[in-house]
Amino acid sequence: MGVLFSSLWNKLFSKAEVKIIIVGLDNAGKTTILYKLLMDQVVTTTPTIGSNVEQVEYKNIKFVMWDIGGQESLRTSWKTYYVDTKAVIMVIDSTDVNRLHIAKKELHQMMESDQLQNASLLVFANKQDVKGALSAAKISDTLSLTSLKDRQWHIQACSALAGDGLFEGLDWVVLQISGA
Ligand SMILES: Nc1nc2c(ncn2[C@@H]2O[C@H](COP(=O)(O)OP(=O)(O)OP(=O)(O)O)[C@@H](O)[C@H]2O)c(=O)[nH]1
Ligand SMILES: [Mg+2]
Repeated sequence: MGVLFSSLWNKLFSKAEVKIIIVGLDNAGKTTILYKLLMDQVVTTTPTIGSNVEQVEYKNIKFVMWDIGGQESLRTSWKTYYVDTKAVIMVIDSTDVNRLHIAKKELHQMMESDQLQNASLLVFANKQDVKGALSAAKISDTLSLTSLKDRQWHIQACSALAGDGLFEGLDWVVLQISGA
């Protein structure tokens, strides 16, 4: 009974950490998004080697966000970050039309991992401020998101540079977490 009560107490009142991983091809805007969410600033970035991790508190939830380097040679290491992940944020450079098929392959491969079976998927269609950027609907089609079975997913158009769409995307993650 005591254990039951304490687990209920924890569920209701403590801020458990919610782990999120941010993945996507190099240059997609992952690091820019992480620091825009954290500090409301556009920071100058260099390509991430390894990862950055930050705690972002939003709507009374303590998110631990892992921003993982997206260069080709680093992608095999993504799986070492999967354990306990509650949500995956896949960032797409909506202007990088020629590499969308690579992003698609990486995404579908990742979603097959046992460790991510219960993770929600938020896709950010980033760089919408750039003229000619593909729409979120077009990116959703190209990535075949509807073919992902038994997966809660959502695509959100955004611009990390302008700050548009980022918290709307995070709101969807919050809904998934609270509904779980
Ligand atoms: N125009 C525009 N540029 C952006 C946006 N988001 C990021 N960028 C730029 O895209 C470039 C790459 O951004 P990063 O955040 O370093 O990309 P990354 O996904 O972390 O890349 P890796 O660490 O190599 O995996 C930088 O020059 C950013 O300023 C955006 O919304 N609009
Ligand atoms: Mg980076």
